[in-house]
Amino acid sequence: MSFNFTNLARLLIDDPRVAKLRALIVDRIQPSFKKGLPADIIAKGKSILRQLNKSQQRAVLRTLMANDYSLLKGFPGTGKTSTIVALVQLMLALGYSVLLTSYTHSAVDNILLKLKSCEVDFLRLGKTSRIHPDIKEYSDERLTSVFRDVKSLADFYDDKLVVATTCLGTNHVLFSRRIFDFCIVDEASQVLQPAVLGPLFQAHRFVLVGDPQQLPPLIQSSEARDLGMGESLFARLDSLGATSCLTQQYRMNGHIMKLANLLMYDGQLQCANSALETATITLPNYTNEECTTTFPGWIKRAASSNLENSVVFLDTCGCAPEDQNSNVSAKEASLILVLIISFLKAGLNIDDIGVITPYRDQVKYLRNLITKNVTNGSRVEVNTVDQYQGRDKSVILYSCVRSATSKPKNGDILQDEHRLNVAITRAKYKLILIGDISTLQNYKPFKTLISLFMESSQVYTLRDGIDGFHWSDFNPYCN
Ligand SMILES: Nc1ncnc2c1ncn2[C@@H]1O[C@H](COP(=O)(O)OP(=O)(O)OP(=O)(O)O)[C@@H](O)[C@H]1O
Repeated sequence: MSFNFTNLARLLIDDPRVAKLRALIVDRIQPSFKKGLPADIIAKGKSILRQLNKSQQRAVLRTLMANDYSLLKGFPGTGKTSTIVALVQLMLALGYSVLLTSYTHSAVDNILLKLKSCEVDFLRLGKTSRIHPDIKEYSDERLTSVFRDVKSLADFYDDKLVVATTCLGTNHVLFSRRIFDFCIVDEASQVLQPAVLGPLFQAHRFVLVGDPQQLPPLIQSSEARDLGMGESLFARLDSLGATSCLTQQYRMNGHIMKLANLLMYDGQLQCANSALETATITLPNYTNEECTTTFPGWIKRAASSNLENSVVFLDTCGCAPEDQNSNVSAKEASLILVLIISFLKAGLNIDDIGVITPYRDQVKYLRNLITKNVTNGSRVEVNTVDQYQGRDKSVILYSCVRSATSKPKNGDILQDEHRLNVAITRAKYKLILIGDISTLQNYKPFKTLISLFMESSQVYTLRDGIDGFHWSDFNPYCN
């Protein structure tokens, strides 16, 4: 909190660089861009730019032409991370110093892992214990332990062209002596405005990377939310003049992408190639006798690798009533367990399965259930949407939990279309939602989504005695 207050106070300082920042972000003066590209950008960046698609190339070049700032909006799976990596390489080739930041440690390290594989040198600030094991060798705590005098320490901090840390990590002593040519902020649509100021004070130009349609800053206080605290600087500065947009995605097949387009992207999200459009999961044992004879009809349909079954809604039809005050659904959890066991039997790799649920209590319950009943079950990643941002799995199973409540609870997480958007866009080839449709239709984002499932006949009702489904089969897994 004191970091945020300090940043707000710094924004009032009487200094030309801070005055410019104030004009850009408080008065929202439009950013300006150089008219042409310096010839050396193309010459020096040819091999780097070749790895990018056209819109990524345009975004990178526009960032380099910015006099003040630019925004890079990347829909899910459109290669924001890959674009940032290319941008850093190009900035280095042009001799610029770069401050690379993000909201979370994992997002910072995600980029650094890729930079490391491209043999780019950098310095990672922050507690070594919070840093990814493969990045620890770049940690300043480790690297500076050998210095015995102030001069060598100062030289070391001054020399590194790429310095990386979280937004909150920009209170490090290094920042009292350095201003970078560029600052890149990843996950910028998730950062509180006062927190994002920290890195921005430390650079002449900045680029914010994010997607305001994914997770916004997390605000606990409803009063603060109502007063606008949830607006990120990315959302505040997003404009046609400032923003480059990445719309070609490399993650989801066409059916899953269609859901995201309906819910959030208004048809703008596109598959990067036709192979991706029709990609499905591979289940090598699905047609073996062990599966064909033991899988009841409802599992055969839900787990099928047919393209048209890429998105499936399993409607519990109000038969899984739960305590209205609880955020756990034992019945949905047992359905998920049975689906996981079936996918594994059909030959899916355990690391390709992900489970998402909006509620932490359900995460805990599911982890316990899966670890107890599946060999190596701890390898099935079960998490809330927030923990899944930035990553994907071939198959995503989503447990909605709420059931038997006729009216949506005020402020219920299920009303949050951004969270639902992130959840569905984690799936590459198969997405199974499990929930009670009559309850979920009371939540606006679900209502929109369910209409598409219905339109494509991908809602399967789970009723006792139909399609080999019996609730009693799940009793052993429900306490
Ligand atoms: N130009 C490209 N050509 C081929 N593959 C690409 C290209 N750009 C990105 N990819 C691939 O697309 C996938 C998604 O990229 P990345 O993780 O950078 O997306 P993202 O925008 O950060 O996703 P999210 O918003 O969900 O965090 C990766 O497997 C990456 O290798």
